[in-house]
Order: sequence, then structure tokens, then C-alpha cells
Amino acid sequence: AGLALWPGFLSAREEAGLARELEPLLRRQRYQPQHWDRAIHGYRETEKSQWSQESLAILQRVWDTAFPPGVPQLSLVHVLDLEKSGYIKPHVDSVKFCGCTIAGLSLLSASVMRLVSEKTPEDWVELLLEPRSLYILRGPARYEFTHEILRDEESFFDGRKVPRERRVSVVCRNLPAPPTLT
Ligand SMILES: O=C(O)CCC(=O)C(=O)O
Ligand SMILES: [Fe+2]
Repeated sequence: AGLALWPGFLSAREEAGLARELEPLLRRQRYQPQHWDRAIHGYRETEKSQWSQESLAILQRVWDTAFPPGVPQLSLVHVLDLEKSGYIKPHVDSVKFCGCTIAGLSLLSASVMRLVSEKTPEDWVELLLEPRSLYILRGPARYEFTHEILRDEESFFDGRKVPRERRVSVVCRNLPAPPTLT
């Protein structure tokens, strides 16, 4: 529940266009081995607010597909670049900073995302995130399951190896609802 995956959400042309636009921004940085309080290893990242016309049209499609109408989006889009050996450990995105929906486009390399129930860890599911796919986490998948991106050594889907190469993701989130008074 609360989980959706669109293989081929982007055309090959759209993927190439996004990658071309992001490359110079990402290139400015070195890969970080890990962040002291974060789940991500072997990454570099940026937050982007200015987009080309073509990319804006893609993001609009992501927003129309993933977010309920009228939900305030974060104007900054999160761009995460994982090197071949990079990975993301299990975590739940901060409820303080992110709202009900997380929508991610995957570029360049396939990877496996695993979701595990925090309450009942035997309850889990894996998604094959192919390049050009869009995934959406909402509801229980967003709040009650951790998500992670498997490292190359553990990157299997349905018993098949999914070799990890460099992967870039473009992740859209909305704002959390304002706190309610109690
Ligand atoms: O790269 C992705 O698709 C997910 C990134 C993620 O989980 C995060 O930044 O919190
Ligand atoms: Fe996350």
C-alpha cells in the first residue's frame, strides 16, 4: 500500500536531457564516503530550483502523477548521485522536513530498493528501479517502512544480479502538513 512504480516513465531522450543538465552541477563535487548522521554512502548531491523548459515539463508530469492536487511541493528538487560502490542504508525520511509523498526518478543505472516494515520486519518488498522509472512512496510505504538502495554486492532482484553502476536520482517531495495544536 502506498507504493507505485512506473517503468519507462521517462523516454531515453528525456533521461539523457536530465542527465546532461545535472552533470555539470554534480561534477563540481567529490563523492562523499559517508555523512555522519545520514544513511547515504558514496554520494554527491545537490538541490536544484532552476530547470530548463524540458526538465520542468518532466517535473510537472512527476508532480501531476505523484502528488494530490493543491499539495504544496518543495521548490527545491533533490538530486542524488550514487557512485558504483555507493548505497543507502535503511531509513525513513524525516517527518519534520518532508511530507506525505516521495517521488523518485532513476537515471543511468538500475538498482534495487528494499522496503522493510518497522513494526514487522518480516514484512518487506523490493523494487527494481530501472533507469527511466518513477517510484512513489506514500502512506505506509513512506511512514511505516524503511527504504534503502542495496549496495552492489547485495544487489539482487528475484534471484538475478542487478549490477550497480553510477546512479543518479531526482527526488521530489512535498512539505509536511503544518503541526496541529494539541
Ligand atoms: O535515491 C533515491 O531514490 C532515494 C534517496 C533517499 O532515500 C533519500 O534521499 O532520502
Ligand atoms: Fe529516503
